[in-house]
Amino acid sequence: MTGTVTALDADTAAKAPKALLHDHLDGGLRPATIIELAAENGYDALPAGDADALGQWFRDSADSGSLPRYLETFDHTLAVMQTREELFRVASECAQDLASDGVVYAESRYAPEQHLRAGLTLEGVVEAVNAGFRDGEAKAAEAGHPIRVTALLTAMRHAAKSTEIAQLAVRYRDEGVSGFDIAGAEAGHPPTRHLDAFEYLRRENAHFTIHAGEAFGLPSIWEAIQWCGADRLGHGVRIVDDITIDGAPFAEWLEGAKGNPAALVEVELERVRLGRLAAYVRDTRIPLEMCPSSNLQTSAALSISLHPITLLKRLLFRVTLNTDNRLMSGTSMSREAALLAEAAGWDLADLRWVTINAMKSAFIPFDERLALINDVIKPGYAALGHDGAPTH
Ligand SMILES: O=c1[nH]cnc2c1ncn2[C@@H]1O[C@H](CO)[C@@H](O)[C@H]1O
Ligand SMILES: [Zn+2]
Repeated sequence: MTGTVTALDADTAAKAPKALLHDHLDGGLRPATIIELAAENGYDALPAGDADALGQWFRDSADSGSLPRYLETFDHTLAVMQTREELFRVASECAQDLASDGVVYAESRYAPEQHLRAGLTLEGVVEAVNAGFRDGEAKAAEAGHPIRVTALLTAMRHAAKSTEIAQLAVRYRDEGVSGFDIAGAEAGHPPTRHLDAFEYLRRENAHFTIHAGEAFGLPSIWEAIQWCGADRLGHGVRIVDDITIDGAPFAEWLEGAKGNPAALVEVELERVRLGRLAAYVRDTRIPLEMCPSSNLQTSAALSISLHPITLLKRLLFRVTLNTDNRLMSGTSMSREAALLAEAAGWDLADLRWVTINAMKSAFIPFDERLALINDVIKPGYAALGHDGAPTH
């Protein structure tokens, strides 16, 4: 490694420009907004009546250890995201909250099919959210924190609407929608069930990511890449199931190293071997949308210090850092970065690297990605004292 090592404290992490590829719109509401919107629309099933207690309830309930139980908490956010006004406000606040945390580019995802209960059409949902993002961008720029936000349209993997949602994503591709995704409970819902949608998108030269390798392992990642043709992997953390250290499967090796929080920072890379799928993912630079705090809550990882992201970063997979659900994890981009700095030795150069990785992997056109890298991200890190020398 060469280049300057600059510490990554919470303040530096907040000031540094960041790019976010994996953030759920319905997982990032302000607790106070949920309470206000629920009071207005008559939703009376909220588990707490004041903002602090409600925020705590989301974090505690999402700490369930299982993805299906984690996902149950979304009932309460979806309940207040059903009208044009509600979606507009939530999207606008999302853009503003990300911007004030120093995010300069974000792809925010949500499933339009989950927002039809008050009579909106799929198109009406997309247009309300887009209008909200434009409003949030304008307010963020006024506040001195410019941000660009695009939408990813998600189809729920247990449902049968994926082709319709893929068509919707193509229809709005020049109006604020940059791609498509599938989400929801992973076990029992392989991505190949949605092959029609993915084939349609490929024929349309459209972009998509797939939640894979979070609650289910290698078969899910393999299908997402080799059958469905995903451009990126949502999470993909279980790719370590195809990695051995000293000949032992990663998880087994980690068991043995549990006592040592620096195990992944210290392990010599010559002792690490990639299987065929892991090598394919690294060789072809498939971006991994990694979300450390979320993975702890669903038991996809043991701790921040032993989260596979640090090993995958050292192995130069195309790692990106993300929030997943800011409300359920009580987190932000700068918090995720600061946690990794504290627990796994990340520095400013690491944050710069994952930020540029994310920007290279974004679904907006190449020239627009390049402009953000050269005009916003690199100067932002230079201003924080990073000399721009490659560290990897
Ligand atoms: O980490 C995750 N894994 C899989 N599905 C998720 C995750 N986070 C949120 N959602 C699901 O995506 C929907 C659309 O945003 C959410 O309603 C939730 O059900
Ligand atoms: Zn997700």
